[in-house]
Amino acid sequence: MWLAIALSLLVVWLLYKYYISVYDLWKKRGIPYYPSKFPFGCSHEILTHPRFGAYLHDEMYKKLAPNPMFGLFVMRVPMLHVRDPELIQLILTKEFSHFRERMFFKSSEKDLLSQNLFGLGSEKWRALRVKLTPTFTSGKMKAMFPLFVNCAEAFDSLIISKIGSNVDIKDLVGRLTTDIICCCAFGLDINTIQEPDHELRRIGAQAFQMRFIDRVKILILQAMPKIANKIEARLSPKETEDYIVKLVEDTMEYRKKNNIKRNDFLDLLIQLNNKGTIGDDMKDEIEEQKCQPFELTIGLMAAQCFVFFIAGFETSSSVQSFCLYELAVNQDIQTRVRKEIDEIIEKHGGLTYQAVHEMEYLDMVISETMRKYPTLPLLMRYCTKSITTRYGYKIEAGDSILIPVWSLHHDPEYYPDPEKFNPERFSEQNRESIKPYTYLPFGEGPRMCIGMRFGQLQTKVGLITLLRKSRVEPCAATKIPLVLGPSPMITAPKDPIVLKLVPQS
Ligand code: HEM
Repeated sequence: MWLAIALSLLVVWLLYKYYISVYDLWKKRGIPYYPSKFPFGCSHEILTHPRFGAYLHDEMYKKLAPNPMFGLFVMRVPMLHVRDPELIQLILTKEFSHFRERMFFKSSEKDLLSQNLFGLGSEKWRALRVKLTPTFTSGKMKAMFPLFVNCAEAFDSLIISKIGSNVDIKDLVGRLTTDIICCCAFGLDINTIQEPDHELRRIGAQAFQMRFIDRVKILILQAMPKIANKIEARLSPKETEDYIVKLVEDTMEYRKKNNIKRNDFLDLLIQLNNKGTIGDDMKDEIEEQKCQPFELTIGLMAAQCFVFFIAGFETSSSVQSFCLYELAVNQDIQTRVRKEIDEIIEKHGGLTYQAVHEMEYLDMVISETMRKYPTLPLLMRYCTKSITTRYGYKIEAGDSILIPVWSLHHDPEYYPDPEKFNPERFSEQNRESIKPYTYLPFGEGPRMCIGMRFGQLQTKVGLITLLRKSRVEPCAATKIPLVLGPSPMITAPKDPIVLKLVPQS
């Protein structure tokens, strides 16, 4: 028996030694690093998430300043935290060909919805990105604008019915956002303004809620991608996948049968699907990236629809909610923005595309909201071709990179008095002095947000509609100061933001 115990202990000790054997990697490579402890690496917080995830990275950002980059471990997975704006520019833009991928782990191909533009590896990503980009040109946005206005008119009556009450502001603006994205991207009139319990709203709300089990899954995917593929770890529930695939199939079938053309995102996907393969007309790109043309299956189409819905819904409604919170606690800014909205709408005789573009102060207020509350607090990239930086540090193929957007946006060196909500930072004059690559609410470079114009427009339309009808004020249920929730992926409040809608005189 003693022998069995001794052997077991030896095995445990060997496993432990194997586990921690990687922790001297950064020292060996001569890169400054944040110390690691068994078994979590940089901190137990990457699994337990007791607070907003970006705070941990912000602590490391401050502790390891002024190093342009440093290494850390998430469990056993090495990562490089890059804080120098010039290095960030190199990664996101200048030397993008070394950093085409975002994910350091690959989810199972059987997890259909994870095969979307956000998560795809470089080969399929490039061909799809080129093909889908035309959906979001300013011409397309202008053509879609009447659809935005139709949804906003329905939203108007909802706001009027809520005046005098305390409302969960994200729930409120999320209904308009869901309707706009479903209508403009997929031609679906789901009307969540009147039917708030639509299945798509539940899916949208669930997509960014990370349960403990989801965090464990992601850690397994990170640490043991081969095993994860074998056990087919999935990031989205099978029921959601079935629902979205059926929705896309049914909508395509309906359009075919009734010969409907809407010139929207789904039409573009249908055209690509009819052609069969993607990328066979992109000779240069295909050669440069050595990628093969591929078939656009229903699963791949559903995955793109899913990411457009999720990315469009969550981001815009969260920017609007944070913005309305700041306007509620900064009434002078709210008065000024409303004055601009009223004057410009009067000048144009209604809510037009041109009118929205003339609202400069509204744009400054939204830019400041996205500085203080960037939807993605960290950007990720994955190095596929080694490169030596001007500091002499080598970034090697296989290195995962974290870009600390939250910390850059809250760094007093770039934004003095960073906790102050100050839209003047984004006035025409001041905007020019913002250091490049320290303001990244939509990311940067070829892999930046594809839906930026759409997101900005729906955020503006939502805010304009609400602020024209009502003033937002803090109420007894408003948590001041606002506390951020523990999500590691997105910036979200811990508790719902509750504000009072009062009549606009
Ligand atoms: C205010 C609204 C929005 C914000 C703040 C936002 C933010 C972001 C950010 C930070 C990224 C990562 C960029 C990078 O890694 O460099 C991203 C990527 C992406 N976003 Fe958005 N987004 C918004 C709206 C939208 C909308 C409306 C859509 C779709 C209709 C969308 C679709 C996507 C997609 C597909 C990607 C992945 C792009 C790629 O890898 O090629 N986003 N977004």
